[in-house]
Amino acid sequence: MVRRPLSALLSSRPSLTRGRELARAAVDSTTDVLHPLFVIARGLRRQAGWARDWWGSTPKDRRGPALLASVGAGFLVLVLLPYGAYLMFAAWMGSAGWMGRDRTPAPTGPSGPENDRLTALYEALVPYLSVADDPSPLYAHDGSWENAFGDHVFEDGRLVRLHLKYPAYFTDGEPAARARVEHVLHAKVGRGREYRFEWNEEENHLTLTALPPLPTGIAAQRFVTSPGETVLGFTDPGSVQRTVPVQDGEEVRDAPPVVWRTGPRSTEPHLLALGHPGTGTTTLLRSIALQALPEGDVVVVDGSGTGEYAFLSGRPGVMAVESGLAGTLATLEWAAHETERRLIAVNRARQAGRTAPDDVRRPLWILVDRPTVLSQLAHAESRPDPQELLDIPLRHGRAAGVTVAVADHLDGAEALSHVVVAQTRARVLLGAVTAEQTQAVLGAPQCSTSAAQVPPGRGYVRLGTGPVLRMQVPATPDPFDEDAGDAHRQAVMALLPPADGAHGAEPREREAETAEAPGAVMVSEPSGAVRPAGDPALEH
Ligand SMILES: Nc1ncnc2c1ncn2[C@@H]1O[C@H](COP(=O)(O)OP(=O)(O)OP(=O)(O)O)[C@@H](O)[C@H]1O
Repeated sequence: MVRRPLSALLSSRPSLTRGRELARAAVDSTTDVLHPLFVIARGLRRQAGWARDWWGSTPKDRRGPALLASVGAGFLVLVLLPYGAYLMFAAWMGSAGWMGRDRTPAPTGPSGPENDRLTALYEALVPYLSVADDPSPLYAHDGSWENAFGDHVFEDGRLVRLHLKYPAYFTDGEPAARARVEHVLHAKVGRGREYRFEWNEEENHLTLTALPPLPTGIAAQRFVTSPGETVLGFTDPGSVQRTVPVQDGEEVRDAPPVVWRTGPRSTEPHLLALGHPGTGTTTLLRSIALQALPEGDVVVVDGSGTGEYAFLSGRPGVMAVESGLAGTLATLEWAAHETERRLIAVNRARQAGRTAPDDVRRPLWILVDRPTVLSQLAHAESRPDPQELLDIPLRHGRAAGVTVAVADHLDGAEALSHVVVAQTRARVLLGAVTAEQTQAVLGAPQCSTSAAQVPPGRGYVRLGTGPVLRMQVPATPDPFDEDAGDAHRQAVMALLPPADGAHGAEPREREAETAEAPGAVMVSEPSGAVRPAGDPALEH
């Protein structure tokens, strides 16, 4: 017979353990069932105690009449009311239940560790929110946080909301002073999350709120928008007026979109997206291209030359996907001529009292990724700067239905040309960024502190002079990128117009499809004639 080791015998006593668990469960459920009885018993005990106290504290000459009055009232109820005995019993038990209820006050105020955190936060703010000659400082090293902090909410031991007062002499109108306080709070409260700071300058109050992360599950899809509207991403509920139904993983839900309006009436007809490498600016341009294609023509310039737009080549509506300098110059020169041609056509139509011809009304999108790389190349080869060729589309594109979206790296932003910076009033900034970077790119302070780590596609957006909003760009990977999720790649492929030309009703599209190689550019002269780019007539 095989002997089992002692440790095995000791550890394998399931029946005993299970028996204990069963006994504990039985006791728990019995306690739950009998809980009302316990409460009534406790109430009866309290009633007896109360009666004893009353008997002891009432003068002897008043005990008899009071007793007589109570017994008389009880007798009347018994005799006069139907079911008087039952009613009296129910009232007695009810009063016993009421008296026996648990009166332990709910714990109020922060627990020990929470108190420590609030004290640490208060101490950290002292140097920023006090001055040496304040006779009664709100913030002092021997002071108490209870004077300065109001409402505070902890969740799982972490502060998620704090309302604090600050002295009137604190320079809350200075962004730098605010940023210092926000930085201290962010560091002390926890860097892993984003916080919104709401300054009430009139009443010298500051409210800090931890923001939940924006959902990252929304992939490229057909969004419910009107013509001329492009969904750049999704923001916090309540930050925008509207919601659109979206497929988020398995479920369909309403999400608050950041909608960018382009076209003749747009106040911010062109866009600039900046971010650190890998933060998702290329993905944003891909998402814009996919939304633009059903209604418009798209020209893509890929300065990084990584082929991340190759999947668009040869698709109806995609007029060019360029990554070389020569092709880019030809394409952008054509785009400048095309903008002029459209302007002339719109102008003539207006003068003649007609609507502009269809080919002029069809939106043209010029998407330029990393133009600074191509500018550098052009400079080295003493050729025209491609960014300068964006001058006409950027300045006059709005009236001509031409929209320009430029994406680049944040650290190369100083190489962007003046016209690109001046004419792009829709701005996107992606990645974990500092308050100074947000101010520089968006022209306004960010609405929340950035978490140390953010997923790709996360950032801020500002349309014209509107508010700065947090934003998550829909996942729109390069469908040829095998590292991207299969579902997201499929979603992108599903949005592409079929390459067989079923959709090619437009003459220009038909000609584009007959181009020899994918990405070959069809250029249209101001007269409206269309011919391939690379035609020496257009080259410098
Ligand atoms: N919104 C998003 N949702 C999910 N994944 C994203 C999102 N944006 C970007 N990504 C992923 O992050 C990676 C980098 O994205 P992308 O190429 O768009 O960044 P980038 O800013 O253009 O970087 P670089 O300029 O260095 O190429 C890719 O794998 C991409 O699939």
